[in-house]
Amino acid sequence: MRQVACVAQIRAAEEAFFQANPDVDLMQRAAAQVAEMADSMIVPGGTVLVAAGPGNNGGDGLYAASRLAKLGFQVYVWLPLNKTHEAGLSAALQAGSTLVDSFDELDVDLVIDAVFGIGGRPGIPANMVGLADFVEYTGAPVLAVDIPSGLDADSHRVSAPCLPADVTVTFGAFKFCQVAYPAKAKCGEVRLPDIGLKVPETAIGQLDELDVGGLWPVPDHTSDKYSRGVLGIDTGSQKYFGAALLNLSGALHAGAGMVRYAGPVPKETVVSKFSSVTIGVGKVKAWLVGSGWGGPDKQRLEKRVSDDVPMVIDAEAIDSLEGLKLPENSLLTPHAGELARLLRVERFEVEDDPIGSVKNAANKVGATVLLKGATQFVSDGENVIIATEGSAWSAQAGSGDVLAGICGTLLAAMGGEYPAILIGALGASIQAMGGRANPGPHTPEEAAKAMAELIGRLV
Ligand SMILES: NC(=O)C1=CN([C@@H]2O[C@H](COP(=O)(O)OP(=O)(O)OC[C@H]3O[C@@H](n4cnc5c(N)ncnc54)[C@H](OP(=O)(O)O)[C@@H]3O)[C@@H](O)[C@H]2O)[C@@H](O)CC1
Ligand SMILES: [K+]
Repeated sequence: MRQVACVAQIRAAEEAFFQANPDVDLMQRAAAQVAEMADSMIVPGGTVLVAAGPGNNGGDGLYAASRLAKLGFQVYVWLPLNKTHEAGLSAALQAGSTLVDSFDELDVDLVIDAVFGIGGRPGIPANMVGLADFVEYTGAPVLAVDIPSGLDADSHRVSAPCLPADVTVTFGAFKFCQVAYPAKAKCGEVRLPDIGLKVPETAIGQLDELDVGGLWPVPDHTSDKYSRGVLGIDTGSQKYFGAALLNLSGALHAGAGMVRYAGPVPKETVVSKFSSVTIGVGKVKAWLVGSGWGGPDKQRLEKRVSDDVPMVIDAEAIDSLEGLKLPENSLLTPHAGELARLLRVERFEVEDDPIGSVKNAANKVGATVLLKGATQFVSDGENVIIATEGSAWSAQAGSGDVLAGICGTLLAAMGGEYPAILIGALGASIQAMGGRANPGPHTPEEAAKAMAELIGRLV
């Protein structure tokens, strides 16, 4: 799991590191990693422009400039503010870098953005907007030191101009701006080399592809349809057949041992699409409810709650929760609008504070909450796991129904053993990875099939 830390946690870790290692120059370690990455991005002897700010982020960039100049690169240093990191600047100049007061005439192979790091306030000075224009015009790649200047490390918002990067080399732990959209889109590929800075475990993590492969439930020779997990699905309505069929598609392509369909979609319709589905109620390890109900229905929900097995609560079932105690290890799968209704706030408030919102909702309902969207957050009220990044192609009607089906299968297979926070993050991540492995416009059913193939290759 990737650790995500806020600025205060990084600063505390840095402080602890300096106490324990008074003789280690962390900035030199950071600079060495930046220089190594720059070296891998351009041809030998190429031209690098280092934009350096007044603080330690500037220091990292200037010491990297010094290393690159020693390696034979043509290095130019530009200082957008009239303050600088003095020791770093003299090292860069001594090593043969050239100080410039404008970059317009330069033929640059790489720009290193070492203007603001975790000490940055949102936004960049006006002359740096000129650098952003220069980069866009020349197509020169940008390597950001720690975070792209102009972003707020602790926020997913892009509230002011910034300098977007192609690659970001960050230190200690991933920052929130690097894992959640829209800020994430400004960071490019994010690398976290080890400079020895250890950040204690934080309450926010992100699943990576290795975690997904390691966690996915794989059958063995002792498995049968019951041990792999029986999922009950009570979704869909006379008006909304499709949602139930999409749930089934997600559940079956995620590897359900057995699915019982207990909703109002006619048997012929279900079986003509998915002939392995058993129609009617029976013993289940988990329930999936809510998708395509067409409106809240407390009675329908209560009936399934009474089985006391973990549940995936989707769509209109989320609007039917008032006064109900959900079974242990249940998972809600709202989008921002549904979460806003649950919390009785406006949608933009959820979008502004997704972490606070999923946590509040989880505490309010007493269940785990998976907030769907471009970045997917899962919380048990205390911890937050961010799902692996997906493909924008999957932002379409029906994806959420497929996801609910995937989560249902996982809850039936693993709900007795693993917490719903991990199960929700695993479901959202596998769907995302399936989308990335098969980019382009696909129907949600086709995407579910491609995901099944990916699972086979992954485990
Ligand atoms: N911690 C670690 O693990 C390690 C940390 N390391 C590095 O240190 C970096 C943090 O350094 P840092 O604390 O000196 O802050 P930094 O980002 O350089 O900026 C502060 C300066 O910028 C200015 N300023 C800010 N925003 C502005 C704006 N919008 N417009 C104009 N000015 C603005 C601000 O001005 P002031 O607030 O004083 O007015 C101040 O002068 C970190 O990101 C990493 O690269 C590595 O060396 C090793 C491992
Ligand atoms: K930077």
